[in-house]
Amino acid sequence: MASTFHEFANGADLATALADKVAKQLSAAISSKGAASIAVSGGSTPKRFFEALSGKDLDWTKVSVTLVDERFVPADSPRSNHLLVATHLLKDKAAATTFIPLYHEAATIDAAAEIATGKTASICNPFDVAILGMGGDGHTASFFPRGNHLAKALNLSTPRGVMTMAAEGAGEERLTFTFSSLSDAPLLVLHIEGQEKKDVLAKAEAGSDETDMPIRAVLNRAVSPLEIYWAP
Ligand SMILES: O=C(O)[C@H](O)[C@@H](O)[C@H](O)[C@H](O)COP(=O)(O)O
Repeated sequence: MASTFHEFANGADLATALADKVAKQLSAAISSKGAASIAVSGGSTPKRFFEALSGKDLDWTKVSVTLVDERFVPADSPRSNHLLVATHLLKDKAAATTFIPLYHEAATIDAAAEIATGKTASICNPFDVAILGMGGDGHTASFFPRGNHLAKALNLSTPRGVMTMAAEGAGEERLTFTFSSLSDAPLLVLHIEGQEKKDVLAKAEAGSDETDMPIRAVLNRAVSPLEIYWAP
């Protein structure tokens, strides 16, 4: 599906614009169906966007927020994406929202993935908004190059839900939504910042091997149009 490249002068302008766009999408979903859902990414890039979104005036009691992916660590770990979202998004007006974590105490990560799948089944069919990031290796969500379950994760026939991923560049084992869970969000956003990430995007766009750069699945096979938000 096609992508649209939105360039901003700086990260602050991008955060304001993206928060406005997302707030409008969530409010429209609430108006049309009484509820809205959004899956956000972790990492460092989204912090300013989260801060801007947290102050948006919408009926957050009707919104469900979850993560696109999570490191398999508890919420008090400095590596936790849940902690990142709790710190920068789940406050101010957005404090009234419902957050559904992916990490769960369980005997195995596979058991945790099953729990997360069950707890998010009602909000990912489709998400109203999905916000993706991208690593310098061309990963997105926890779709890491040569990840142990990458083929299954990127297969649009894989049922929606949360699955596990292990890969050399991932650090901890990961919990990640499948591509099928994210691909058809009516508002599908890739949020990247800095020249290095712009160069990684250009490299991804110039090739087709998704095992090498999994972001290519999103660029080339997403069901929804992709909105790329970039600032230097
Ligand atoms: O758990 C994670 O790390 C994220 O979900 C991951 O997919 C992230 O979006 C990219 O790694 C970019 O991270 P930065 O924004 O820190 O560059």
